[in-house]
Amino acid sequence: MAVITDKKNINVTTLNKEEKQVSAKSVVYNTKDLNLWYGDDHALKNINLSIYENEVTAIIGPSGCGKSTFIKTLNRMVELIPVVRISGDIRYRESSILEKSYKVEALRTRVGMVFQKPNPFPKSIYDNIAYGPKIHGIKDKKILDEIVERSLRGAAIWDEVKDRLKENAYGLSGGQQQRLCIARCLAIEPDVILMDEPTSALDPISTLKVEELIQDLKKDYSIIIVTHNMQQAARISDKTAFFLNGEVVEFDETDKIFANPNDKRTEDYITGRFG
Ligand SMILES: Nc1ncnc2c1ncn2[C@@H]1O[C@H](COP(=O)(O)OP(=O)(O)OP(=O)(O)O)[C@@H](O)[C@H]1O
Repeated sequence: MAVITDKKNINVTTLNKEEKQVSAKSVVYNTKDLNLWYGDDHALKNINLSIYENEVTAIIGPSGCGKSTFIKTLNRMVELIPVVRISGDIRYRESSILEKSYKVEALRTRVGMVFQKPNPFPKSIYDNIAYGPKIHGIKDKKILDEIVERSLRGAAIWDEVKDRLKENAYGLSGGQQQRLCIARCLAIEPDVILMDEPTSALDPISTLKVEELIQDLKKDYSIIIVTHNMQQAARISDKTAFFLNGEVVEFDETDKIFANPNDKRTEDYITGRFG
């Protein structure tokens, strides 16, 4: 970075190319003093995190530290649990999504979610993908065909299923079903994709395919992934947040977290000393 003086004799800062790329990234989500309780159980404690556009953000930490709870607050799914109480603020693209007036349906069309276990509908491969767009009022068969093909291509599964679109999705392998679920997510053209341990039920080859897909998807989407797999976080994410007992211990560039963490607890976790 260089500091130069402009015509009015005011110091202005010029950014080098790499800094410009960083500064140009928009914040998609910003949480401020986010707290969540399940009854008396304080599951999230003062979470202050920013999630950036076109990045993969990994959430890591030992079992029960609040990873899934955190990502389920981002689409307000966690509220479906009656005992949940939340305080603080979550901003999604400038809107405070915890406000009563915020339309959660609108959020769900912008934020897709992929779960640990692939959960296709008991329908044909085609109908799995067309389902969301149809609910949003698209009836034209030609447009639906286009969406189905584009989404399946986007999830790198088109070539494997293009000749069996009418077959039941349950006939696909686990890894194919997971990519189908990612395609189903893409069909609604989301802005953000939340992934809760999306490869933990998959074999190593399917895991690799999904990891490659995630890397590819970040060109167009912002991805937040919960993972127990440290190598996976190191391989595919740009930023990593380390959660412990409902708190964020450290949040930084993934390279920094894995090579030179600031906090001893992060180091102990990533080197396998606990968790
Ligand atoms: N539906 C629920 N009702 C009550 N408590 C819950 C519920 N879901 C989670 N919790 C509690 O909240 C805390 C955080 O759980 P959460 O599932 O978010 O952790 P996690 O880090 O995702 O764990 P894991 O890695 O095992 O999936 C835990 O103490 C858990 O028992």
